[in-house]
This record gives sequence, C-alpha cells and structure tokens, in this order.
Amino acid sequence: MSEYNSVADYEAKAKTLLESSVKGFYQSGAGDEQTLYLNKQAFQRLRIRPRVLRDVSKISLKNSIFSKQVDLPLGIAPSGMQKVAHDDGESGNARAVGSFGGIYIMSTVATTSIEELAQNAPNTRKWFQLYPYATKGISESLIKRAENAGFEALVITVDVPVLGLRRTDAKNKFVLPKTLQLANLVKEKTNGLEIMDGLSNIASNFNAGFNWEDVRRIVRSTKLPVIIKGILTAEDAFLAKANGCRGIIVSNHGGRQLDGVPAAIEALPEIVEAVGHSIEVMMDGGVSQGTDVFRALALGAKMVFVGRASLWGLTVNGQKGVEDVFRIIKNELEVTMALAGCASIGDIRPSMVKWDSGYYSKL
Ligand SMILES: Cc1cc2nc3c(=O)[nH]c(=O)nc-3n(C[C@H](O)[C@H](O)[C@H](O)COP(=O)(O)O)c2cc1C
Ligand SMILES: CCCCCCC(=O)C(=O)O
Repeated sequence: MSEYNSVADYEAKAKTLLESSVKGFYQSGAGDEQTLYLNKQAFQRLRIRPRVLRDVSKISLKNSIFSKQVDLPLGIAPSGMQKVAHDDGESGNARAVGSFGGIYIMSTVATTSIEELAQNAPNTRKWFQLYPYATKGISESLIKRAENAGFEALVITVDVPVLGLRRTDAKNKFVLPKTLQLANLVKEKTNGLEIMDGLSNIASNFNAGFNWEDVRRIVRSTKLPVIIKGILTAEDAFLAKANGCRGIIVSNHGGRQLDGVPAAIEALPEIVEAVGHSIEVMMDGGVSQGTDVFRALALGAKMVFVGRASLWGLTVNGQKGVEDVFRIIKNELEVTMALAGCASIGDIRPSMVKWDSGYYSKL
C-alpha cells in the first residue's frame, strides 16, 4: 500500500519538501484568497444525485475534444516554471498525463522549450498556452514554434493583463532560481526584464492592451484551434464564440488573479448555457479528486484540468509522482461513476448534481 492514497497526501508531503518561497508561489492566491478558498469549497456545495440499478459493470472514461478521442477527460493546466518543483519539470509532467491519454497544456513561461518538450514527450497530446506579448513578433513566433512542434491547439490566457495582487510572492520576493531559465523566451526579443525573474518583471512584457480584435487576428493567422482561458461570464463566452474561438477554459487562474470572482465551478453553468455545445467548454480550478471531476462533467465541461494537483505529485516524485496523482484521480472518478450509476462519460448528466441551496429552499 502506497504512503499516498489521495492528492491531499501528495500536497501535504510536497509542502514539507519545498523551499518556503516556492511553497508560497504554488499554494497562494491573490488578495485575501477568497476565490482560492471558494474554488474548493464550491465543489462541496454541489451535491451528487446518484442513480442506482444501472449496469456499471464496465466503466469507460473516453470522451472527445475537437472531434478527437481522449482516453481520460482530465489534463494538466498550464503552470509556469515546473523545473522549480523537480528536475523532471515540464517533460515529466507531460509524459505522465500522456501515459493516461490526457492532454498537457504547456505554459509560455516554462522552464523547458517548446522544441525540447516536443522531443521529450512525443506521445502526449500537447496544447500551447500563450501569454500575449507587447513586443511585436514575439507572440507570432511562439505560435509558429508551437505549430511546427506538433502542438494541437493554442490556449490564450486572458486573465493576466497585469499580474494579480500576490501578497505572498511579494513578501517572499519569489524569483526563479538562477540555475533555471524561461526557456521559450531565450530566443525571443523581450524587454530583458524577465532575467530579473520576479513575477512582475515577467508580466511587464505582457500586452495589457490585448483585445478581441487581436484574438480575431490570431484565429485567422493560425491553423490551430484557439481556446480562450480565463472566461467567467456568459457575455465573454458569447464574444469568444463570435470571434472564432473553438473552445473556452472556464478559469479564475487558480484564484491567483482577481480575488472575489466566483469559483470556476460556479461560473461554469452560465457559460455552458450561453454557448451550449457549439464550442468546447472546459474548466479548471480547485480540482483535486474524482468527485470534483464528476461534478464538472455533470455541469457540462468536456475536459477538466488540474494545476496544483500535478505540481504536488511532481514535487514529491517527479514524473512518477504525477503518474500516481493521475492514477488516484482516475480511480476515484471510476468509483464515483459506478456509485452514481454512470457507465460512460455521456451518462453523467446535469440532473446528477444539485447545489446545496436546492435542498433547503423549500424548508
Ligand atoms: C504555480 C502556478 C503557476 C501557474 N502558471 C500559469 C501559467 O503560466 N499560465 C496560465 O495560463 N495559468 C497558470 N496558472 C493557472 C493554472 O493554469 C490553472 O488555471 C490553475 O492552477 C487551476 O487551479 P488549481 O491549481 O486549483 O487546479 C498557474 C497556476 C499555478 C498554481
Ligand atoms: C504572470 C507572470 C508569470 C507568472 C507565472 C505563471 C503564472 O501564470 C502564475 O499564475 O503564477
């Protein structure tokens, strides 16, 4: 029996291993951390309504995204600087999720380059996350490099026009260790400030003027499907669709940007209602167990992504730790589906969950 049988076990162990400013960088949120807290707490308020006496002798986790099959509707959200957790870094994380047939989203601010990752994790389905850069040509170059390296989609993160109010990182003066680099940017002509490595210096290269017209321009210029990450309202979901995006990741950046916004799982229903299944709606934020994945799928997400959960596994045991985290969540999802009467992902319907308020409203 392993020492770890939940993501919480990995989280607890990882926090004993990480140097304190890195631990702060991983675990903290913006402002008072209200949204960070809500991301997890809201899942508890969404009750599962199980059905019984259905044949659950065989459980299938297969789903499709952009008309291609995925073996598991769970992937890894982009997170920067993964070699800070463990030398296996982005490559180990990507290989781990790939071994389960899930999707890996690589961050712009990775410590491994696009080209290296493509070489190190050839069998994993990979999407590239773009932070739009202010200096002309950088975003275009990153997109071309991702296309050439076989990445299958472009994820534009839109909730960081400026860095959120990250008190913990400011207090700890979190910086990228000198032995590591932002590998994708080495070849690009940035303002050079990121060599000072503080988060606000890194973010000072981003384009705070980026808007829907820029999104349209990118949609027209790339052959990759474009996904917008960081949408929390029906209004913006409509705009994403109207501007040619093929997917949305409902996300509040793990509570790290605007504090006070809803939990991602709370925002998901209005977005699914707004765009239906005309584009792919996915989510991340606060997911750490199979019951969370089940709830998000029930509310209409096609894929669910974990951020911190994979970082805890990576910290404890590199690629093997992430594989174990995925094994745990996958098993939890299978058991949840069986106990709720769902043999396939398609059986997980909106009627299988209900907000706690629905149980008290008639009292
Ligand atoms: C340490 C860390 C670094 C992150 N870096 C990025 C990034 O580079 N790009 C991005 O779009 N989101 C980034 N995120 C946000 C994640 O993609 C994701 O939205 C969030 O972690 C989901 O919440 P969870 O950690 O509760 O699963 C980061 C999150 C963490 C915890
Ligand atoms: C926004 C400047 C880089 C921050 C590092 C990655 C990130 O997005 C995060 O949430 O942290």
